[in-house]
Amino acid sequence: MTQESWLFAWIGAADHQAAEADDRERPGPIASALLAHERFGRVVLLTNYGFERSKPYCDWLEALTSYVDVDLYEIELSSPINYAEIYEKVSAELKRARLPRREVLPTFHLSPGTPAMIAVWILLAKTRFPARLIQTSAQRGLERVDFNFDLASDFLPEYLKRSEDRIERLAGEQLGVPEFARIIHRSPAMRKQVDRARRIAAFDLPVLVLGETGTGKELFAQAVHAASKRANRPFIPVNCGAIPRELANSELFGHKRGAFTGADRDRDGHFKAAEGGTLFLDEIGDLPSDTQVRLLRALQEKEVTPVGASKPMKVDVRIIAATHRDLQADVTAGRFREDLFHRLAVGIINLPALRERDGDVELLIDHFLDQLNAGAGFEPEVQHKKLSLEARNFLLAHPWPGNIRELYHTLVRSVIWSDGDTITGDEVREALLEVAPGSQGVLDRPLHKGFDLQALLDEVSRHYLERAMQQTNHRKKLAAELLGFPHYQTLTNWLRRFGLESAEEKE
Ligand SMILES: Nc1ncnc2c1ncn2[C@@H]1O[C@H](COP(=O)(O)OP(=O)(O)OP(=O)(O)O)[C@@H](O)[C@H]1O
Repeated sequence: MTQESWLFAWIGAADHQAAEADDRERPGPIASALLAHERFGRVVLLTNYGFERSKPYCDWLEALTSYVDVDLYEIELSSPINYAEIYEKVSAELKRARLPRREVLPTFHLSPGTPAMIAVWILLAKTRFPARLIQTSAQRGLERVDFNFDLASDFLPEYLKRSEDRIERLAGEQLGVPEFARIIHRSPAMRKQVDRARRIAAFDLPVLVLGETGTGKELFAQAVHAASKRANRPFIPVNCGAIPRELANSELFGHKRGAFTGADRDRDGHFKAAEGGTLFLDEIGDLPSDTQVRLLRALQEKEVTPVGASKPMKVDVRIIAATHRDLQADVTAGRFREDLFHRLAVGIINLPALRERDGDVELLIDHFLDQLNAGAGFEPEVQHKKLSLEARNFLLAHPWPGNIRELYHTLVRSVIWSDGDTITGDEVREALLEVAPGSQGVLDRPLHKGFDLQALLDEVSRHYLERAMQQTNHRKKLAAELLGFPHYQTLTNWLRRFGLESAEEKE
């Protein structure tokens, strides 16, 4: 992506004098910058409102605006050396210009203006509004001002983190539920959901957690459980999407010996294992319809019947369900029972995607980096890694389709693969590209620690199984032919293995 460069500068006394002298050989700082670098997409000039303007100065300004597109912001300063006021007003203008943003590289011009104005540019460029700094002089023309002082990545996150930890701790202590402190957040959108979860935790009712993959649904479920009166009893997480459909009833409710081929002894299901505690049913939308009926019964009657048993047994289990799917759409399409949906959706927690959480990415980056540094033990090469400003900005600008999980794993890979103690922008970019879907063919994925051949083969199988089923409108005989299987029973086995069976299948 190409970045557009925007110039920001105060109009100072030197520009004023240069305008009055009208000497083309000796242009003022702003004109020098514009002459040396003509590709500024936008020029924003700040002028002190109280500044008295002479006629040549007004002419100069007019000539300048016809030469480049200039936005002139008149700023009311009680004094041109009032640091606090300059800081506040310039920050407001930069915000008004909607900075920082990915496609814009701001350039702050240090030469014009008072020392207070210059100091404020430097502070802002190194903290809230990352920017390039330049200066101009008659002798040396335009120069970039570069020095190794990375306030934003070296000091601020640490400071912010400390205060954030404190707030989290206080909030946790206040309500007696420190479990929620594990949910790192700062955005109002998340605060709302955490507040909801805290309230719901106190009531012994079912909860439905909605959110894209990797948004923290399980983390919320754990926190609700830990803050509930069931905290000392088991928390059993079950991924419904990973259970073969024909085994779903037995997995959840248990079975009796001889109930089906292969059932050579009695087996307790997850309900029994969660007795007195919480059963977390992840990907609830994947449960087959007959299991949905049994689950509804369990919620209504507080009893379950193991497969092959003649009598139901009482259970005392709180259900927290979760899904990344649009469950209401599944209800409308008849894939999910409406009565079960309403039973589960007593307390709904709706987790926003990471890209919708203002300020959270920054906080999570620091949290995970601290965690990784602390876990690095005494291996010097993996100790105390930090991010360069470029790397940090890249992470901040990424949309994170895989949410917190993707951010975490990108950081893990960056820490492992970075050479020095500062992770560069390129290293982060590479760490992200390694998993970006479709970015690499199956034959040229990098081989490294954590590479999983079986997972890659499964990915390929799943992909072609799904395509064949779609292409044949779920007609198994045709799909099996397309895939080169001798008959459709083979396809059935494959679909079962990958949990891809659906109600739409036809012979
Ligand atoms: N706000 C957060 N603060 C700290 N860690 C988080 C946060 N949200 C998620 N995580 C971590 O990110 C990872 C993914 O979270 P989790 O498994 O809860 O997501 P999920 O929504 O249940 O994912 P899926 O839909 O894929 O099952 C976990 O390691 C979790 O601890």
